[in-house]
Amino acid sequence: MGNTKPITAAPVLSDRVRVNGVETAVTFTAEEGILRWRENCLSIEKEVLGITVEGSKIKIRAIKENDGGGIICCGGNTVGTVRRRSYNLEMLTEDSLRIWSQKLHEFIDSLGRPKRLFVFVNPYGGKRSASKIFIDSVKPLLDDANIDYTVQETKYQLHAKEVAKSLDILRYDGVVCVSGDGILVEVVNGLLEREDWDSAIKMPLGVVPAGTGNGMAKSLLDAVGLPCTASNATLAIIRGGELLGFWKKKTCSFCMVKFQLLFLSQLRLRSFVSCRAQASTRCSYYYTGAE
Ligand SMILES: Nc1ncnc2c1ncn2[C@@H]1O[C@H](COP(=O)(O)OP(=O)(O)OP(=O)(O)O)[C@@H](O)[C@H]1O
Repeated sequence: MGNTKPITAAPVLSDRVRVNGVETAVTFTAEEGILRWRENCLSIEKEVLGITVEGSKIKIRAIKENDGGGIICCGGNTVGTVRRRSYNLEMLTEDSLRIWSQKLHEFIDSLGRPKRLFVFVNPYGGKRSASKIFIDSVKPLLDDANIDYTVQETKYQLHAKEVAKSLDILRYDGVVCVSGDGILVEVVNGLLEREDWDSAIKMPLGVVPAGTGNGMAKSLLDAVGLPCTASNATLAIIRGGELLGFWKKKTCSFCMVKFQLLFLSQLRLRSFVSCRAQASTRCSYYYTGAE
């Protein structure tokens, strides 16, 4: 065959739409999950947090790099701090509104992102700024992503462990700790002390750095080349990726290795090891099982 043209994904949807008040042609390619209009393009997977329909408008809440420049194009990594951004797509007909919102929602749903989270906030961790970090950096992103969450401030030492021991895990897609490593460890200990520990421990866990050392958050974000910030950790959690997937796919082994190193290196884990004689066996079991 002679001239072979590069294959480009056919646009699934193409329409005239008012984007932030300006009428223009917009396309959405379902295979890539990319919205394009004029010189802009938005990756639903990487940049879009959530979509809501308000009247005749589809409101898209997204993030962009905080560099003062243009829109992140086609899934560029968000390095450093991020800025929230919203786009109003005003559809010109009711049919367009219905079809576009259905296709965009279908794409977001296919990403398997968490919908309901249980969030621990330790107001006494680190510089005692976890509550502010939650309000300023975590909550706005979770809200943009249309995630339901239950927040529990820890009231005393081992409170997180106690809650994790009796948490109705079927109600949540993950547990997030806005804290240092201490609360995360309490949560793991609590899950391991349950009767149903073997299923409970599969609960995806996430950590947003708000403690002193933040070893776990640093290790996980470092591994993907991102600075250890509350925003980056929250975005990873929303995307259901590295931080929320200790037991998921290939990232499991990495995370569990890190986790096991933390177990060995942190004095506070003595209680974990002593109260569960088989704790390390169980961790190894999950580590092997996840491969
Ligand atoms: N309301 C509270 N009052 C006193 N202590 C608390 C309270 N809530 C939680 N704690 C305790 O605070 C301890 C430290 O928490 P956390 O890990 O969040 O912060 P950190 O120790 O500063 O950070 P890192 O573990 O990363 O060094 C935990 O062991 C927890 O039991």
